[in-house]
Amino acid sequence: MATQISPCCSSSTTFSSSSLNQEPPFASAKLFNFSTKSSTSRWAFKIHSRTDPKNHFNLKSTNGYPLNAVSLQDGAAEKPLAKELVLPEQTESNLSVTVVGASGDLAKKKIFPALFALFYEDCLPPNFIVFGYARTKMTDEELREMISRTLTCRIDKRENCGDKMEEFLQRCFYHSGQYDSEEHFAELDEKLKQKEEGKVSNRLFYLSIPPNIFVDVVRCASCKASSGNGWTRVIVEKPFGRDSESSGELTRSLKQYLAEEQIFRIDHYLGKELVENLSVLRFSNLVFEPLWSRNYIRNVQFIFSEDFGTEGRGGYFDNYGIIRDIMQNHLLQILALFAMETPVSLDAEDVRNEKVKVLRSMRKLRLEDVVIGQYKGQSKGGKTYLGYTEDPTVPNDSLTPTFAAAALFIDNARWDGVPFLMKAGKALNTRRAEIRVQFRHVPGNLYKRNFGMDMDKATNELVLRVQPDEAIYLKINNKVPGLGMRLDRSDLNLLYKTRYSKEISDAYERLLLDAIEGERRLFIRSDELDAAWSIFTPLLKELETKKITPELYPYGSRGPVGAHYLAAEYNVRWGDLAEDE
Ligand SMILES: NC(=O)C1=CN([C@@H]2O[C@H](COP(=O)(O)OP(=O)(O)OC[C@H]3O[C@@H](n4cnc5c(N)ncnc54)[C@H](OP(=O)(O)O)[C@@H]3O)[C@@H](O)[C@H]2O)C=CC1
Ligand SMILES: O=C1O[C@H](COP(=O)(O)O)[C@@H](O)[C@H](O)[C@H]1O
Repeated sequence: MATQISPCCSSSTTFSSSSLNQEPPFASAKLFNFSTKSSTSRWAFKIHSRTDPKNHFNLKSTNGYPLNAVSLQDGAAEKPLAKELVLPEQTESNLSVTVVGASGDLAKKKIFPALFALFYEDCLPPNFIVFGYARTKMTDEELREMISRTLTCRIDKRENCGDKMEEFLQRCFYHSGQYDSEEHFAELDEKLKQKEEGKVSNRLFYLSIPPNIFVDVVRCASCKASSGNGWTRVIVEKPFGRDSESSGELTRSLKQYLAEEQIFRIDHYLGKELVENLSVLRFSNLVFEPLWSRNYIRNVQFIFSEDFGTEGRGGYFDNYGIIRDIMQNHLLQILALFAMETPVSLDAEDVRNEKVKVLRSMRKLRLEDVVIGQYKGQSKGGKTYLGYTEDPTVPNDSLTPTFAAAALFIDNARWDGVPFLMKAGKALNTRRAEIRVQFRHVPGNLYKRNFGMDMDKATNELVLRVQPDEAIYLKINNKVPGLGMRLDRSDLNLLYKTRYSKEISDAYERLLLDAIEGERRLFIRSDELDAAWSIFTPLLKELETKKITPELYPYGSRGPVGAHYLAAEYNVRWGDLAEDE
């Protein structure tokens, strides 16, 4: 279907009219041979050489393909490119990352530090620059000063870190402008061109801004600042709308200016090490995959908790609530990866096809499948913790949930009848994110008298602790050494910090590198997004129209008791609340 082009672009646009008539402005980069995954790989192939120690630029695609692999979608067979095919000018390309909203919290906390970490690890090409863009007036020097306060050296990577930091900062520049001003983006384009010095320019825009200005920025950037001869990609931060309708509208608006393949919808949980490992665990260990179904798994739990409230982000949060903030995206994405069928390959489209199938097989949530809560103030150890509605940026009568628990079902042959429970909350007693898989009872267990009446205590449980202290452990029943026959529960435990000395990369590093490489597997496709919203939208609408009051829970507690009753309805106990958790 032909994409409608917005009339926004004036004739001074950098694109040829033929491309404008057929494709969104950013998509015109496709006319050139540098916009695809294979071209990036080609470029990487030239620079990355195992034999030449000087050529240590080291792009690593997260799909596990060799760097010189070519996607089948690009019409070429999946085989290493012959070195002779590398054109000299391709190694002369320039990469710019423009962080839109550079003065903001996410940019300072995550994006600039992740870019520095990639730079430190030599994962970025030689001609690499960063541009900050925001309304705040700043000079290049002031931006560098701001960024330098947030950069850190890894514990295991301190060598030359100071020099590297300085080198990185010298590659950072700033342009102040309005988000809806084509003129200001044209100025940015001029500055980018100066730095690019006529080389092939590959441009990545990171939208680290509130969602109400996403479309303005994409319009202005696409019309005035996209690459004329390389690729242009845009990373879009959540929230992607607040229900099916608004998400669909956002997608349609973005697609006026961008082709789907240029949009990288980020869910940073997909970049977390343990989430990335989920597929490895399943598909490369014979012991797990045969158990991965209703035949052996009794229930699966996805748990997110934070031990702090909405401090500072109440304004944003109140419009969304915990279901939209955590469940509909982070936890649901993990669920889809957990439950999908084996993809044909690790290619982004194959993986995302399987995720969409799972999401489309899920039952829409109803009010009775959910418990919601909201934290109230609490005094503890001489300290007072404010309740959610006491936050000055939150309305006093807000009914927005800061906690939710839900029971979800996948109506397919593999998972029929298995409850997938989710629990997410702010201002709880602990900070953690984990996946818990509770297995069925052993039929006719020979040792059942050793467990007393409570057979649930004897079931195996596999835990993937996403954070903190990344770990994978399996609870098993074991004989206590001695002459008698006493059993206890023990863990087969893979604790990352004792097994691996390398510090774990931040999720944003992995995802930025993938976007630079054009690897889309860890980004959300628009049909995945539609399917995800359709599970949650009816429930969200009902909660709001019926003005359902959340159950209050004290700041720092384990959350509302309603969550236990919900789990009990499905014969489930929350694994994180068990005595031996
Ligand atoms: N912060 C976080 O931890 C996370 C954030 N996100 C998402 O990332 C994006 C950025 O988040 P964050 O950095 O916290 O956002 P901020 O509120 O810090 O906004 C980023 C920048 O956008 C500009 N801005 C803020 N409000 C407005 C407004 N109403 N109109 C126009 N410009 C505005 C400001 O820059 P200036 O005034 O200089 O133009 C600000 O520095 C959001 O979409 C958020 O949902 C996602 C996950 C986590
Ligand atoms: O997307 C979000 O995630 C953070 C939690 O991320 P983490 O990597 O620190 O676990 C959450 O605090 C925030 O509300 C939400 O928008």
